[in-house]
Amino acid sequence: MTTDKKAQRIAVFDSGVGGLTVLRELYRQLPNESILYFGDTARLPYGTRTQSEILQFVREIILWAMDQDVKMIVMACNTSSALALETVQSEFNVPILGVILPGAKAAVRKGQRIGVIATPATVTSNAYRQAIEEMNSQVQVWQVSCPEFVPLIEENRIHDPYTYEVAREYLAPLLDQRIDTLIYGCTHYPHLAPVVRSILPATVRIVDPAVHLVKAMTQELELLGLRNPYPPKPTRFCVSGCPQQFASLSVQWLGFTPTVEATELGAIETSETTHLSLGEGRRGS
Ligand SMILES: N[C@H](CCC(=O)O)C(=O)O
Repeated sequence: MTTDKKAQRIAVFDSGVGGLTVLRELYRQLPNESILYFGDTARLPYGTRTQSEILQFVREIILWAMDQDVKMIVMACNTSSALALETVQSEFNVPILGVILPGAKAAVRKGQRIGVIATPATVTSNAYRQAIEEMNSQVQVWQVSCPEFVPLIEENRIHDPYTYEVAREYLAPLLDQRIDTLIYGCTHYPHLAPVVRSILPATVRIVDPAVHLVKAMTQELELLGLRNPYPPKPTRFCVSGCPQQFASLSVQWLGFTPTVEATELGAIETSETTHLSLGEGRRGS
């Protein structure tokens, strides 16, 4: 165990390579922090899962991450943030941050007619709509669910003509509404920036919530006195699926080939009481 809490890693997790868009921002804005990245690649996509499945996965990941000696947990995943953040924040004694609120805040500062592209689960949750409307009831919000995007990105088909076709279809209803701002409501989607940008008029502003999540993390670390003053340790990459596949897909965004560990999460039982007692058990450790 690390004795100085400030030097501990920050756990960042997603279903797959989406969280790398948050990691990229972390490297830019918080270069001193040491990161533990987890991709739940054996169980992606998350966006077509039920709330109870997401909650179970998120609890398993948090329990595992807490055993790895981390000082903060970041959901680099909109689906998890929309469906599980509030619940796990009340269950675990570790700072846990999600991506929705920082993204919604940034969009409200920029636009009046906001489009959100997201996974089916995030759209159904209405998390962005609610967050935006609570901040400013005058702002109009349109959400489009994009179930094909995550599989296309994870299959490395970003520049496939089919991906452009699908993107044009998903963005058409938002263009019809003359949106002035678009939120990437899934951390995978900034990987599609060249595609999305080529379809949207230049006047439409794009909000990448990752940028604002990392700003919120910086504030939280300051507040808790947990900024790392030491040189960072190399990022540890862990996945539940195939490490080689994750490594070869990620290199285009990371600029280096990561060493990736295969990780098995301890499955936890599904009854509510079991979850809570497991969470409580780790709290004091
Ligand atoms: N990147 C995640 C998960 C996408 C998925 O696995 O469907 C999100 O922001 O929602």
